[in-house]
Amino acid sequence: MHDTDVPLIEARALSAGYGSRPVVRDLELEVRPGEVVALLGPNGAGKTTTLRALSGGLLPMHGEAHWLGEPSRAPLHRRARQGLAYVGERAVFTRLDTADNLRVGRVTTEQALELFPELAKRLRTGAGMLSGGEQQMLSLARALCRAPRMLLADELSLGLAPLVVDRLLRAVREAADRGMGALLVEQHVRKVLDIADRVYVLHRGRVTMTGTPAELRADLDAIESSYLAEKTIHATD
Ligand SMILES: Nc1ncnc2c1ncn2[C@@H]1O[C@H](COP(=O)(O)OP(=O)(O)OP(=O)(O)O)[C@@H](O)[C@H]1O
Repeated sequence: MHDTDVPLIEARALSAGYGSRPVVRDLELEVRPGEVVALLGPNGAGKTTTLRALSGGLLPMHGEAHWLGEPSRAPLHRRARQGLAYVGERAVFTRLDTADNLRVGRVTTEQALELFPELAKRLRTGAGMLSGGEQQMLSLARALCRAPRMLLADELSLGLAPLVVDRLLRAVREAADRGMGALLVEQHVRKVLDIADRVYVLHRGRVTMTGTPAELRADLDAIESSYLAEKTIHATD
């Protein structure tokens, strides 16, 4: 069992943004060990800004971002040493091959291939030559094989084929079942609802809905039509 009493990450009345302009306001959000939490919302709602503020990449303007139960202003690299992993879109070194990307990430090829055997044929391929899905498997292998306490992932599956999306999300779910917490910004709404424990919907910088996937499914059409772009709806069908 995991110690689920203490959230790994929390936003408490958190406002954050750029210059003097807050982009997200009064956020109340938390992720506990073993939980997969989805952060949904339309383009420009402030999802990436939320991840940055929770990772130490952006300091709060008001309120607090907690890490491991304490208010923290520590930068991402320090939190990374304490078990925070942040995966953005295509977070690979394109000039290095797959094996060297793993080595730089201090992950053995054995660990990575256990997670994603698909990469076996690609170890000596330059990461810039991998498909989008393979690049994201590599990014996720680098993050998950170091057994982080908490994963923040921004659009892990942007533009990828449905089967690859399933594959990536399943790997996150399995890591959470072993105790990791995960906060996922995802465009594949229906797919992420299949693996998430809880969901927050962000609209114009504020949380407008929160609940379990079962609770939100009844409102899914409303969420999609009022918050999400048409292309998102059809991409997940
Ligand atoms: N570095 C920055 N400097 C100034 N404004 C920014 C910066 N990054 C983002 N913004 C602004 O903050 C707002 C929210 O952006 P953010 O990327 O957090 O939204 P998002 O929900 O992740 O959107 P998307 O789904 O399109 O990635 C947008 O209006 C954007 O223009």
